Amino acid sequence: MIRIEQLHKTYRAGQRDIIALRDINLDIAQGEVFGIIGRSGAGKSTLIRTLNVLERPDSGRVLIDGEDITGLGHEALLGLRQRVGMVFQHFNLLNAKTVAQNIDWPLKITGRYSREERAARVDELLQLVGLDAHRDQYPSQLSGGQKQRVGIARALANHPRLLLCDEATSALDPETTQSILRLLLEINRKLGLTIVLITHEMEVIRSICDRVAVLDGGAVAEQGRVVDIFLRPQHAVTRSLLTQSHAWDAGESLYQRRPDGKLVRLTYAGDIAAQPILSQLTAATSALATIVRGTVSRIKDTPYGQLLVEFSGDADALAQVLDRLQTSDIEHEVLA
Ligand SMILES: Nc1ncnc2c1ncn2[C@@H]1O[C@H](COP(=O)(O)OP(=O)(O)OP(=O)(O)O)[C@@H](O)[C@H]1O
Repeated sequence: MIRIEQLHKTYRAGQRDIIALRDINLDIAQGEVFGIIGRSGAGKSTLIRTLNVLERPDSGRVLIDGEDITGLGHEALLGLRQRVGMVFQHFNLLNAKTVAQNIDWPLKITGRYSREERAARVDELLQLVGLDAHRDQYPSQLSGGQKQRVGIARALANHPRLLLCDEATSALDPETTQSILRLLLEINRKLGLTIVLITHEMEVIRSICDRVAVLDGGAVAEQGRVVDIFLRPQHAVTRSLLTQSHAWDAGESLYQRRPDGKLVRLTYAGDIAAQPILSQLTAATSALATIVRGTVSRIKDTPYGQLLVEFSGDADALAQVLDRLQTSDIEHEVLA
């Protein structure tokens, strides 16, 4: 659905050139939730803003459904912005208008719908985002999560094919973040809408994205399925983002190493996450398994586990455990 080809963008700041995007190449499929993550200044905002031409690149192309949008003129841009909705970190609501009027606004400015058609669409959207009871309130009377629901409803008003989310949950507390992420996922599934989001939080990527691109210094450090990037990060910047979110275990811990122990990292995903893997590994040997650290969770719909385990025992028992690991579906790395 979206193809980004060799995108470059440089800003001029006084005498200095700041390269914001370097040779970005990405393909985003219809109906997927695609995440772009990176540290502050990595180029996330610049990249997402090129997808609705709030920012024009110096070179390269952005194709949406085969159409190059980078050179679109004023009229064509207005059409594009109806097909591409955007949700903002600080909501950008009109404070002097009610919830219903905020959602109505993008419908009104197209001049395409009758008053009745607009009212029906506003009702539909209020229901979709769960704000029926708040239709006549003003933004100042709403919580952050409710404001973002208005922002989402407004972005969906003109039936866009693509929804861009610019740090949509960064201003919200963790519980509200989860409820907004659930809403985005529901919209993605119900409407088949493609969602591209930028974030600096791995939790957001883990909860709802199918694929992710990690940006570093304006370039794509790595990209792929979230489950692969999470469990087998290749780039230092990805590891550091994962460590900050406590989702990836760097291996430091308080544990006291046993002289006959081997420290092993186990990674597994899918149905195996519900199985007694440690018991199975040590069954019928005299080896003991001590969990040093671990995570058992989900990446979107995929259950996974990542455990740091010390196996201890005599040489025979340890060899048997490692043998069993070799023939299992568990990835393992002997760390010490
Ligand atoms: N209008 C501008 N003029 C000059 N430099 C800019 C401008 N906008 C962004 N930059 C610079 O371009 C680089 C990328 O910025 P961008 O805002 O895209 O990064 P980001 O990953 O979204 O960061 P953050 O998470 O802090 O919002 C940064 O070095 C930034 O300082």
